[in-house]
Amino acid sequence: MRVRAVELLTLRMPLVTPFTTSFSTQTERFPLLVRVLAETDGREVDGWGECVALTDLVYSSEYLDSAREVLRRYLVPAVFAAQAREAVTADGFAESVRHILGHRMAKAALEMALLDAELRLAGVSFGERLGATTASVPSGVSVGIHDSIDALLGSVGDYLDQGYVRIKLKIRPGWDVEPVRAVRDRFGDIPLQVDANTAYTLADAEHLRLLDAYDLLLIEQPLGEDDIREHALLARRMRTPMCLDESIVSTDAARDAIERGAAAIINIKAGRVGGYLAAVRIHDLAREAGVPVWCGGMLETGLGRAANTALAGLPGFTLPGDISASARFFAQDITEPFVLQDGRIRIPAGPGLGVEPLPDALEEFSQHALTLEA
Ligand SMILES: O=C(O)CCC(=O)N[C@@H](C(=O)O)c1ccccc1
Repeated sequence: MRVRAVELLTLRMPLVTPFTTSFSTQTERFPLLVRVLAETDGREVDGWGECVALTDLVYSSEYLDSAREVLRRYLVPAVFAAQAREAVTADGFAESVRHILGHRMAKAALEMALLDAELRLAGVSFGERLGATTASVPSGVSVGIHDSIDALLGSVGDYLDQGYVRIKLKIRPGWDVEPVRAVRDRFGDIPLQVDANTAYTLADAEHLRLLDAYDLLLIEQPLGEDDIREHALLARRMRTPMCLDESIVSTDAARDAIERGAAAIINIKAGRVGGYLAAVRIHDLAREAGVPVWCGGMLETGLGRAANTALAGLPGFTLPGDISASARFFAQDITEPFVLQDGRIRIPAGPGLGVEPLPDALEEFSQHALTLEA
């Protein structure tokens, strides 16, 4: 496969409702799309990738502008340089950019686009390539921090009515035990978990132990990204299984967290770990260690959502992921919308991602485009 050009597209998409976590309130999403214009034996194809970096430095050390700049200045030129020597492959991409330190989300987006192009040319689906063993995946939903307990219960009730099979509540100091207790009192023993996005410290251990009374599936990333030792200490003091998100930035980090008892469960996000191929390696390693994994979400468009459903179809993904319907975040997605059917989302079966951007939607939401020629 030869890459003729790469386009970096920044979109601006309004969220249907504000989404508040321990670190921010978002009312719109600015997806960064990577479009690889590739050809082989005279057949041309567009491969699509989505970078999950947020616009601000609140979730990780990458952000929208850093990702776009690293793609423009380093990663795309590295692909052009590499293909002067030998054919470019998604499998070889990570190695070919290893010398460019960090910037996993930027790398993941370009690798995803290369993989999509390859698979479309080969007529192979993402699910098939990654090793999905099912045709649809159970759909969990992430519920933000609300202004009141009543408002939260209204949202949770709506999501349960829509068929979501698992509820994840965002928590932070001052909004944790009370909302969990209220949801349990109102809705009984539904599958329920919490996500703190690093908002606590080990000094909060006694308070966090109060959550053990509510039979949660897991508590996600209560402490800092680098706090592997502290998460292991907290895990020994809580009954609720410890799950890591921000800390798991690579296969090595996953192995380290598991061996040190800091992660009984892992949230896998392809963007955070450097791509879908690295995500599969973490899945394999966790499965080997008997550690359940689930697929996290970063408010992706239908492109990222398609790739996430394929990843969540692997056998070690035994817990419902944050793979909700497009309508959970967007009134209009840039692809055909993903819809909830009996609590599940179907894995697109077509070549590559199996979905592609709708031209009108791209037109409507595009903010900025940059084309790099080989
Ligand atoms: O369903 C989704 O796509 C969102 C899932 C979700 O809550 N993601 C969280 C997270 O920390 O995991 C998040 C990511 C990015 C921005 C805000 C929140």
